[in-house]
Amino acid sequence: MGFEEATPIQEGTIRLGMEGKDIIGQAQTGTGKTTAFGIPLIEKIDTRDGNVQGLVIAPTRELAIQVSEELYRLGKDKNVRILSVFGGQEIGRQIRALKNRPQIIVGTPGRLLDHINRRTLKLENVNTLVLDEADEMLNMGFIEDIQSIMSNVPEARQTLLFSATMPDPIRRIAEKFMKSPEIVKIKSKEMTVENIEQFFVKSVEREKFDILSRLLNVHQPELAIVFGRTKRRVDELAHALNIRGYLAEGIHGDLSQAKRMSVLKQFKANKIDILVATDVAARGLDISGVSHVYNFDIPQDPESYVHRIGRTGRAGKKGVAVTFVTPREMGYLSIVERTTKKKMQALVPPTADEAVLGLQRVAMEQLETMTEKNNLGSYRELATEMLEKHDAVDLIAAALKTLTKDPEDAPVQITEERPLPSRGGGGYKGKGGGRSGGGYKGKGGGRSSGGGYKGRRDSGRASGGGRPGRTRRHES
Ligand SMILES: Nc1ncnc2c1ncn2[C@@H]1O[C@H](COP(=O)(O)OP(=O)(O)OP(=O)(O)O)[C@@H](O)[C@H]1O
Ligand SMILES: [Mg+2]
Repeated sequence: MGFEEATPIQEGTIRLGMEGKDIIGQAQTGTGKTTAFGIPLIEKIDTRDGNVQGLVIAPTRELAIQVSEELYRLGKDKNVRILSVFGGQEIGRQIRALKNRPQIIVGTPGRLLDHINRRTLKLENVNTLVLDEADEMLNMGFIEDIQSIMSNVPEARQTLLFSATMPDPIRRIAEKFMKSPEIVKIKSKEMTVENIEQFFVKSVEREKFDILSRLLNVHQPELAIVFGRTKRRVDELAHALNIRGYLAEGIHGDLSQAKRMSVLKQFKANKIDILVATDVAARGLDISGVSHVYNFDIPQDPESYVHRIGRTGRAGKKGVAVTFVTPREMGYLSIVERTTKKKMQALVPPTADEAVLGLQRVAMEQLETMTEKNNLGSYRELATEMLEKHDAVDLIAAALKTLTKDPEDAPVQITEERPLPSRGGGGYKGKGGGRSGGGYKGKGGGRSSGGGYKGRRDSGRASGGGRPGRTRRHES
């Protein structure tokens, strides 16, 4: 797979895993935990045996697919048969695939239970059980499902639990399901990865979106993920970003599975530059090229923060994370910082002029690339003609101005989100209120953001596609 050396979590757990020990493995995001449990799991499979021997449970469909793909790569030479099963996909197709005697199943809890109940999935020969994102799987939303699934797996199994976060109360629950587990926690000063520069922006609700647009113009991310608190939020943000000329798409649990998969595929193929997501994309997803993560809404739990920003800065790469905080939510910021043991730097939002500078730089690069390509044909004759009448600097400035798209005055609609319930101190309290938490569901008053910085309407021409590796903008 091109890996040159084991990462610390791989070094710390692979041998123990092959000895058959139960393990709780905790290491920062993007440090190769999948391979850390994948190798012992694959090594134990008896390829002459057609029964299901390994079971991996993951919290989201996209993660289940990704993990099964990585296991496939690990087990390819050994010819291990791996199948992923998850909701939203036609069950008949999965039932047929289950008849092909897969040896490892990777699935989401709901669909696994469905197959168990239909007796299309038999787990009595499973000897290795893995919970990826273990703390999430043992949290309130999933615990009952996990317990039911576990009751179908033999007691004499090996259990492997991995995550970047493992709050103590959850670890204590985990230990009940395990046999004297080895706890392998990769020591680091901070819970988050050092390569991620972490910022926060203090802003009132209605100014967040304009600040986000300006940050995108200044940062020019290769690929970015914008996290929003609710599904409605994600829809509105994706729509608003498109109005402002970005190539953005939303992903959340209300979309069809086909749509979720196609959005993710487009993002991976760089056909869209910005993925707007709820926490459904927070855990485990490994997408190369994600240079920036923006928390448009500060997450409710510190753990969610760790996983969200961990979508960048993976496998040693650099990343930037920016978290928006409204004045009333500042208490959450300190809770996050206390958990991660890392202070975020205050980021002064760029002014409209600074943001335009970013766009101007993009225009300049476009002009330079075009010049270097050197296939300007008849445009050169026109240029010569124009140079006879005008100053060269004026002409280039005019060309740059035409290319610079600044649709900041395009009105957008972002419903205000109620701030998280005020919370000044206290440490981790678990997901007391269940998964929806402070998520605001009512009507927000429908105020729109934007509209602030009027009077610079460029003709908005020249979509041009931008340069590869930069956030492109399309014509709105
Ligand atoms: N030994 C290695 N050397 C280099 N790259 C590696 C190594 N092991 C894994 N990787 C790569 O690092 C990336 C991150 O791995 P992985 O997704 O397993 O991280 P993770 O620790 O599970 O992160 P998360 O907590 O976000 O789930 C993947 O692209 C993987 O292929
Ligand atoms: Mg992972």
